[in-house]
Amino acid sequence: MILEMDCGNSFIKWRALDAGVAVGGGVVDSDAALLAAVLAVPGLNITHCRLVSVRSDDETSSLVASIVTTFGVAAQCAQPARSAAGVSNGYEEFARLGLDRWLAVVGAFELAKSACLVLDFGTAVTADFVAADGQHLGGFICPGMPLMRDQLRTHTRRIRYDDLSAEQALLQRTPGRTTVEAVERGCLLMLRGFVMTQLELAREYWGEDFEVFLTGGDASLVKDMVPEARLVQDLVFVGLAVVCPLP
Ligand SMILES: Nc1ncnc2c1ncn2[C@@H]1O[C@H](COP(=O)(O)OP(=O)(O)OP(=O)(O)O)[C@@H](O)[C@H]1O
Ligand SMILES: CC(C)(CO)[C@@H](O)C(=O)NCCC(=O)O
Ligand SMILES: [K+]
Repeated sequence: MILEMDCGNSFIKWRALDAGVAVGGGVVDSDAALLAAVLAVPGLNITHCRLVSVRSDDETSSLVASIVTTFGVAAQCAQPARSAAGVSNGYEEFARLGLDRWLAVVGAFELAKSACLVLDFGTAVTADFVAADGQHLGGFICPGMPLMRDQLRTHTRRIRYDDLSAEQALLQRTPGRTTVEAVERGCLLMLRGFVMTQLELAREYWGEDFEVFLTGGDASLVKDMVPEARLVQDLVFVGLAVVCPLP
């Protein structure tokens, strides 16, 4: 059984695979919750563990230590690389490219073998461009929905609302007639405007000859804009398997 983890800034996404079949998985918000969730997998028998983290080195080491103690296996961490599986990292300093972005790009190119635009809608929203020859051209980073709404709530006195009304406000896109509608729909339009701009840039580069990959918790908010896009929620895990193959 393989334990895989994607440690993002807000959540840890994890899954357990037995002979390639998912036997457990989920989203948790702390190391303790992760260990508890994994321990609850029926017939748990972890033989290998691999992970990617965009957290600090201290946080990542601490999680790796808990895994060794709890499950008695070493955890292999994805490392920065100048190139992997036919993809060349486009950053001036390759180690500065977020490892989740790197793995998503490697995963997308593995699946597409063509030019691709990779869009990730997590805590941050990221766009990455890979040419048909595997050259990563770089990308863009901006705040995701959680950060946009939290900034507005934090830096204004009169914007306050609960999660349930936020969810309901997003069911329509007409101009908001309440604060929650105005803010949620405004942030949604920022997100969708970002997607439109990335698509325009990709078309400038490649015409219609590219694939779009969507991933991350909020990908469903833009999916209708790119019906031909591939929604691959485990894209980072696809890349993780490529760069950390089993021994
Ligand atoms: N308390 C929760 N329990 C389970 N799932 C949650 C919880 N809160 C949010 N989620 C879901 O977890 C997923 C988080 O994925 P997301 O890609 O946004 O990760 P993140 O860690 O916030 O961001 P990133 O990896 O970009 O830093 C989303 O699908 C979200 O809806
Ligand atoms: C942009 C995030 C936060 C997205 O999860 C992550 O990829 C990251 O911390 N990146 C480092 C900065 C960079 O990619 O240039
Ligand atoms: K992510």
